[in-house]
Amino acid sequence: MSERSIKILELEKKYGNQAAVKQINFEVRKGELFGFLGPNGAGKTTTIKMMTGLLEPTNGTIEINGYDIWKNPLEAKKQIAYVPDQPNLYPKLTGWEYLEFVASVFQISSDHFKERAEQLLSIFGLTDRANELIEGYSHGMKQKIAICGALVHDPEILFLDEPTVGLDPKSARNLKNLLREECDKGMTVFLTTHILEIAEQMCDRIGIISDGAIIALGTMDELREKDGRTEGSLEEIFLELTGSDDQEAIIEEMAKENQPGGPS
Ligand SMILES: Nc1ncnc2c1ncn2[C@@H]1O[C@H](COP(=O)(O)OP(=O)(O)OP(=O)(O)O)[C@@H](O)[C@H]1O
Repeated sequence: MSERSIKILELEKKYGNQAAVKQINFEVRKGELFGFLGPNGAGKTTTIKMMTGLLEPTNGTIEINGYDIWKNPLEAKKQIAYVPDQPNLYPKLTGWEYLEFVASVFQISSDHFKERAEQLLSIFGLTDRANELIEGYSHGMKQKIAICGALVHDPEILFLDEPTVGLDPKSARNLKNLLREECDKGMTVFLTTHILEIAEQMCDRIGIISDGAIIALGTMDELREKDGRTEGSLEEIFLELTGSDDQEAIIEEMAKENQPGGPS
């Protein structure tokens, strides 16, 4: 079995009496692109925040490359980068200055920084905007510069919360290709998404959380097997496992809206 990057053991988070995450267990291997899915309020953000050291678990442990994120936070945090769904950036820095700032925190050599920063800015179409203040960036541009900042120091493990929200189709495709390449070179990626097609196309393994508990974990083939199928899309499996009749109704409504003559 290949090297382990992340190990989650009996992880639990309670808000007051309410358990948002209920004693979950799973592992992510080095170089794996792992997708974490679940309905609204299932516990995805709570889990990712505990994994990145931003939210203290009520119980359980999280090991990042063998370091406990709560007992050995400095070593563990050197291994990771995290892009939340609403990135917190420095509005008075330019995009380039922000990347320089990240590189200085992680003590990246200036030659390596320049090459990597230029490459990332070009992938996301930000080269011509790199000298403008971040406060003037659109939502999607902010998302993209945050992703560039996460990748500029080549983390061992990258956490992304809803990374494609706000990205145009070309940027989303470039991100998908880039993450696949980085994983093939050994980076581990843990991402949450509501876009099931993205998870299906990109991820090596998928974990589905519902009401705080992991209800499915595996490759697409393993998820189909669990659901008693030989074929079928992740959307079908997800809706069946999570019992999300509401989502089926939403999809039907959206399909109607996109038909000629449908509601505008
Ligand atoms: N600070 C908080 N205080 C109390 N309850 C919280 C808090 N943060 C989250 N919760 C609750 O914990 C549960 C899990 O929330 P979480 O944000 O982790 O879900 P999620 O899967 O990321 O949802 P979404 O897909 O809607 O972003 C929800 O019931 C939510 O209301």
